[in-house]
Amino acid sequence: MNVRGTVAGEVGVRTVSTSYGESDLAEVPLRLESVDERGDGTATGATDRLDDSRDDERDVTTVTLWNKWTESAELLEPGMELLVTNAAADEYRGERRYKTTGDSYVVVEPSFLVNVTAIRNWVECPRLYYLNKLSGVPLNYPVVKGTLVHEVFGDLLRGRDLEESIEARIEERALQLGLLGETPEAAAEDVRENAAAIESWLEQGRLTEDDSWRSEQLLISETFGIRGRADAVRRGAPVELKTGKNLKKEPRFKDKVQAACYALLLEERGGDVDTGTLLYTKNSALDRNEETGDLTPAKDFSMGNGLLKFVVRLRNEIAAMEMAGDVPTGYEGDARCEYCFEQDTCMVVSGRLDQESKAGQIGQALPEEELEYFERFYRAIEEERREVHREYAKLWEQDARERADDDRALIDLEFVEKRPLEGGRWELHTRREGGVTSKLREGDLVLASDGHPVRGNSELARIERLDDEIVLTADEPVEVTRLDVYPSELTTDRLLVALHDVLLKGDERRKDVLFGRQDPAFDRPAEMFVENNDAQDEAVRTAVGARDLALIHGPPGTGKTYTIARTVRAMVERGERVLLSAFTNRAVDNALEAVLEQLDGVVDADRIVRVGSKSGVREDMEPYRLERAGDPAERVAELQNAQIVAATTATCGSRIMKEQSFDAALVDEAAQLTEPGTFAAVNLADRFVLVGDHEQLPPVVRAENDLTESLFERLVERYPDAGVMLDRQYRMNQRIQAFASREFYDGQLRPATPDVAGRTLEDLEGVSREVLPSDLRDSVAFVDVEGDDGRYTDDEEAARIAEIVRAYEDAGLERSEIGVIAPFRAQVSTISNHVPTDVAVDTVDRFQGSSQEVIVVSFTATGTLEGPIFEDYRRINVALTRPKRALVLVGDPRALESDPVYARMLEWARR
Ligand SMILES: Nc1ncnc2c1ncn2[C@@H]1O[C@H](COP(=O)(O)OP(=O)(O)OP(=O)(O)O)[C@@H](O)[C@H]1O
Repeated sequence: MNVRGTVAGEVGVRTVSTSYGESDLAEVPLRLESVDERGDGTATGATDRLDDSRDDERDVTTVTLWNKWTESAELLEPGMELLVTNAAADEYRGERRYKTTGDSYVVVEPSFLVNVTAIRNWVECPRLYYLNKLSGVPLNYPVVKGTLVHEVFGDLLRGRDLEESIEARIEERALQLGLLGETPEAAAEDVRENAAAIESWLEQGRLTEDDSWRSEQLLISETFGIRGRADAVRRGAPVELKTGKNLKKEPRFKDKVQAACYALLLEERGGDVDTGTLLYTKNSALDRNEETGDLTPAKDFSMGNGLLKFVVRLRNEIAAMEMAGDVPTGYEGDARCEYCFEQDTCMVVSGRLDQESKAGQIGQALPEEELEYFERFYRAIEEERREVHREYAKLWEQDARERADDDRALIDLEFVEKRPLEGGRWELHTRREGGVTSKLREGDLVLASDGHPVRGNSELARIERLDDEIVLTADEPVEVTRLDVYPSELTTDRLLVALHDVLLKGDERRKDVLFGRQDPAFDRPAEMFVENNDAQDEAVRTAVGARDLALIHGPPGTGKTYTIARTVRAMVERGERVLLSAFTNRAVDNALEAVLEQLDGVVDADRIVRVGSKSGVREDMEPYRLERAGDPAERVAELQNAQIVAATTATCGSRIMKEQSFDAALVDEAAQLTEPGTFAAVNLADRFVLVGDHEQLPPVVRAENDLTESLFERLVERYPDAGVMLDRQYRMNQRIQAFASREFYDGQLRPATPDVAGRTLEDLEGVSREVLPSDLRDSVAFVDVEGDDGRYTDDEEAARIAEIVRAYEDAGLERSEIGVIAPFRAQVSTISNHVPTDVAVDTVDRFQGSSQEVIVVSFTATGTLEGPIFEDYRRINVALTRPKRALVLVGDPRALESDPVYARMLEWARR
């Protein structure tokens, strides 16, 4: 049976004498959560929860872990989750207890999914694992070559011709190769050398037997808490490719560990894996006269239980360390520092961050405040990572219906067809019922499965088209009936690298300013940049003249984008190279569009480059998008010659962008970025300008910690003189803007011109206000709806909103000019069912940065306000500042009046 629960107290480890001699045991007090009687070593079915009582009311029993599992027991702290598979039960003084058996696995924090490569790094040296996490994988030729060889391997397995595959894969990586100064010919030769061993080995297999292969496969184990992508699976057993040489008979230990992880993952899917294969691509008979040793590329080994258990214990060490937020020292394993390629880096990092390490320290530690900052943010980022892991756990903890209701999955799809693509990949078509919503968007990577994302046949796929018919591309032809959000750790990984880079590689003066040791300096030019708007003009002068940084605070509609574009032009005219960045692709494209308008004729179009994926970049910006495929020299020239490079902050953390440097970085939507998220862009430039509004949406993070405050906000408070607030808005009429101005901007926000102030619906062609019902004629209206008792939905409000939308349509407005904002996704769906599809209905988050002629807000609260409806007031600020000419608030006044801000809002709306 499988026993699972929470550690409820201190764990004692001792040695006892048994009939087999001395044995170690650990007694773990465990608050039981579930006991799965059917437990067969895997968690293929949902386990029975013992009961629904609260954590602290459940029974505590003792689970005894025997022998080597005591090593995992020593990692346990009260509060940690523990799973014991194949446990045996016995009665002791009337109490039911559990213990490990010879077939048991003990898994610490099973919902924390440890990556297979992390386990491989860890067995080499725990410190190496940590260093890799901190500094990321750099752009270097061995890494790129290794990736190419793996891709070609996958292609060969899918039946592609070798030469065709090499040519295609090298062409796809032109930009990376170009940055590394490699020619396609030289790269092809290197890949060919490695691929020859693969091909001849595959040939042998084909001659002797009918192999069943599967190329690269994403595997997740909910029992062992491991995930990874196996290079290949052959007759149910893992095959790992290594682009290196190994002349010993046996595979290297760390390679075996890696294959053993995949064996565990495959066993969970019902396999019985007794061998693993390592394929060393540099072992080839051609070298026979130079080398002695075992030259066969493929080395099989038998997958003993001892190894599998050892691997789980390693995995437990990582999970426990991550949960505790500890930093490994290298003493955990038997690392031999003197042979390690990373010894110098390791010593520098330990020295600078004042960490204990087996390799020792060199250099002086960072100042106290920087060390404190590093620790605080390291912890915060790791907390965020754990939240991502919790998202993974939901893949199996929630059932299909719950995930669909949570917008995390599209289920019950109808598989239509699979079409083979060039290179052995697949295009998969599946259908959903009209109107079903989810968080999934075109361009997203998703888990596409034939029923279950972890237990079924499932693949990572990309959404190419998302209509009622959904089109995906994937490596394998899965008969897709379900799509799940893929919780990516990429963002978290990049935050950590950005944190590392700013502190350990950052410019000293920059750090002096960031840590308050020196004030930012300015050489503001006397020149006038914007004639009709003083604040914008000052903002441009401040940005252009900033020696370190400048902050532009732009409330809604105040011309942030315009100011950014004007600043970029001024910088470019001074001969500077500029990075244009923002949190979302949409904002990057908006800013780029404005820059293009400003720069008409100032810079050649081919010196402006947009870096991003095809699905992320807006269609009209496609001509500027940097193609990654093609000829390395050409591709790299396009990037290097560009005077303006536009990319999201996430892309700024990519290996390609990290190789670039700029005179200045302009970051839009900066108030929505975490501090390390901002550094990803800012690290690439000598000076930076942050543009945003901390009275609108805060950073999007899962955990509640230091990541929720943006660098923009912190710096605005720290250096008010480095900031300029744009105070004239070009969007809302006087009546609409009044409340937001007073409540959120100290009454400083004003309409930019009399035209803006006096905007009405009647200015729009064919619109007549007279046709509207009297309660909607004012440009701000409140519609009183008692509503129903739903917590997250309100049918009555939805029905009333449908009537309101119809009234505006009757008055002559286009549907596309009307937007509806609701606080919860559930209410968004409810309203969507009532109004025509071309009316935009969404949550505030999706509306930030856009505007509409008419906005209707649904408050979805009846009687009392249990919590602030829009979570925090910044959200309501965004909602109220989207419309240009008409705003309708729909809700129950008694609920709204119970909160002072909403009460004032009500008073204003009813006036
Ligand atoms: N100095 C100016 N003179 C004339 N029009 C301007 C000026 N600045 C901005 N505008 C106009 O005001 C409108 C809003 O400007 P912009 O899109 O730059 O605002 P924003 O602050 O980026 O908006 P958001 O709050 O949605 O991010 C645009 O139509 C723009 O052309």
